[in-house]
Amino acid sequence: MSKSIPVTDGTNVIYTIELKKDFGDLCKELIRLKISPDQKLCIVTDSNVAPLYAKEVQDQLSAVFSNVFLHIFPAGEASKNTDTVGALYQFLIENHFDRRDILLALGGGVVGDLTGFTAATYLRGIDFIQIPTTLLSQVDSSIGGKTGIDFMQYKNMVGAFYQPKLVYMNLSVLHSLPGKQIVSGMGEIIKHGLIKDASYFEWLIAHEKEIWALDPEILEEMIYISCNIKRDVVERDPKEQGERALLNFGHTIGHAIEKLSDFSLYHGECVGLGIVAASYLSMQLGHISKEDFEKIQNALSLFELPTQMDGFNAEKVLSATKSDKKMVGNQVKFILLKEIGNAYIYRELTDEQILDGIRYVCRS
Ligand SMILES: NC(=O)c1ccc[n+]([C@@H]2O[C@H](COP(=O)([O-])OP(=O)(O)OC[C@H]3O[C@@H](n4cnc5c(N)ncnc54)[C@H](O)[C@@H]3O)[C@@H](O)[C@H]2O)c1
Ligand SMILES: O=C(O)C(=O)C[C@@H](O)[C@H](O)[C@H](O)COP(=O)(O)O
Ligand SMILES: [Zn+2]
Repeated sequence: MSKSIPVTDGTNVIYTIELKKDFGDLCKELIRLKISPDQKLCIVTDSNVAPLYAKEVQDQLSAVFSNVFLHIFPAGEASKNTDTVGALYQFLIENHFDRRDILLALGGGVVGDLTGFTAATYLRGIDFIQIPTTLLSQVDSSIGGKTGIDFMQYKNMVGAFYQPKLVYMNLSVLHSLPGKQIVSGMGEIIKHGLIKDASYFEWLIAHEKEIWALDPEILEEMIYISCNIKRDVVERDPKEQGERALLNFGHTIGHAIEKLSDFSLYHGECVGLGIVAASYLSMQLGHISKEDFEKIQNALSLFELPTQMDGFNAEKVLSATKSDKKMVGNQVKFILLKEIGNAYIYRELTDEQILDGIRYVCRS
């Protein structure tokens, strides 16, 4: 099993997404990128991933590259902040990393977003490579060059568009993921079907059992399709001037819930709740039928994503939604569905309408 997806800037390939069954081709890929044995490499990872995979990756790399460093920070969204970036800058400075040297993000979306942001800003930009190890990061966060950190608990408030030189994914690492993280990844995957590809959405429902069983062929096909959906969008609109905003379906309210949960709910779970609210509003506006709305909720439930949540005050969720960075003037930029597989940007929702959507999912 091996698949390669090129990502272009419209003309030239800027990096490839490699789907592999192990870490065995990593050095070969770095050599293909003309990274030389004397360039320093720093594997950046978190405290959960390090004991599982850091040694294997470090050993592979050390066979070819003479200076391979390892930097580990505490796992979790709470680490996606300026302190962790500062500690990484310090590590790079103390180990004399210069402009030719390279960071490798080995982990989930937190590691990828944070390492990418550090790479974008250290010495005004050094190269970095994504080695995503969660389902969510393989299908979504490692692709497209959105890097960043949270600030004052606001999601991804500080960041940069900065593209990796390579995305190398070893699909076998998904077997060590806790079930909840598979669930979280499914939030973004269902999003892909809902915004771009109705037949993919149906395929996900039809393959529920194989997905839960982590059937290697079905997993590979699913990751391949999702990567292609995301690749197509980010190629056409790398800096979110238009179409890329569709990838934010479920995030407008989802990010607000994530923040208000103090990050106790996972990103994909919050996206799932946001998808229900946005789909509810799409139904209220007469775009999707009640049957489709129920089908969306059932699909989320099939993959154990919550569709309603107790303990959230709807007004507070609205206020957090309006302080997210997706405001244009006083209007929230909302992503809604015209139909399953076809999303659009809508800026005309009133606070009352948004509250209606929030109240459907959030029960205080
Ligand atoms: N840049 C983007 O385009 C983009 C897209 C989607 C999400 N995100 C961001 O990504 C983050 C969520 O990513 P995530 O869900 O990967 O979270 P995460 O990085 O926190 O990983 C989830 C958990 O799984 C653990 N883990 C990682 N790989 C493992 C493995 N193979 N085996 C066992 N445990 C493993 C991690 O240590 C962590 O505890 C959020 O911060 C979100 O905002 C960014
Ligand atoms: O790549 C994108 O664009 C996305 O919106 C993908 C989202 O899944 C992701 O969570 C992203 O980080 C959200 O971006 P933000 O700009 O709303 O913070
Ligand atoms: Zn997301």
